Amino acid sequence: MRVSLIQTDVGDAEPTAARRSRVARLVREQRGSDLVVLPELWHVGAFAYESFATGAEALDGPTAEAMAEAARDARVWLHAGSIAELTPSGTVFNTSLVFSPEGELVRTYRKIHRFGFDQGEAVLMGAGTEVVTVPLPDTTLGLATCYDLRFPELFRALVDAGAQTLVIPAGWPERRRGHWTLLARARAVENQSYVLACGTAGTHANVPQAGHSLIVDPWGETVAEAGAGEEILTADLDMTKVAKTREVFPALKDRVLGVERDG
Ligand SMILES: NC(=O)CCC(=O)C(=O)O
Repeated sequence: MRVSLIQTDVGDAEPTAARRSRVARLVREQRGSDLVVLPELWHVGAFAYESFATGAEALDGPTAEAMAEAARDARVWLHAGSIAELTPSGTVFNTSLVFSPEGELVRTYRKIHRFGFDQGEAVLMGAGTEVVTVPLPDTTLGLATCYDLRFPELFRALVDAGAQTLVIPAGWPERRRGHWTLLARARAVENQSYVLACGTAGTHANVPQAGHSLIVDPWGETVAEAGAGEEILTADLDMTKVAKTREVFPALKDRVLGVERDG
């Protein structure tokens, strides 16, 4: 299964409409990949808090529409990263979008753990409540977003729901890059799953982004890692590795806490 992570540059100088067209073109260029992944809030910037309300869009808004067309044109499964989703009630969510190769929006995931403590996303956005997996022909995706990476219990819930490939779009800052790479590999090892961690490049709202998107295999080995700038990370993954890893080293079966057993 060929995957391509588009580590998008998100800078203040580029208007959203221009970035949307540019990213749609990059997605179209990935024809031949099975799955393409974009980062978190790439249309507005994960740290550009004031743009959450002004840039929020409905699920049939211009960003979703452009991504549906790009997925259809490229004939790829597209995890279009997340957008600031404007709901009819006015609440804004940090919502990931997954499109089929026919351009259909097949699944959404509203970020459960909001970042910012007492500011930013934590106060400006609503929290998701649903653990979301997406069955693809070759694997089952488990969806998480950025700060979610710090909460291993979410990933265990995803694995219990059948996830084999954990997809984590992010807008992770450079100053905590060490946590990003460490946690991405940890989530792969402990859940014996592929991890596709797609971050942003560049600087927005005075926050330099980490880049260094990662593809990690179920043994925790880094298959590919991006540098700091805009980059497309492509790898051919052997999806049988998930079952093989879980069989030869059955640690997931040895869980004691939180597992219901007969008798
Ligand atoms: N957008 C985010 O969720 C940022 C998360 C982050 O900076 C961190 O966990 O550290």
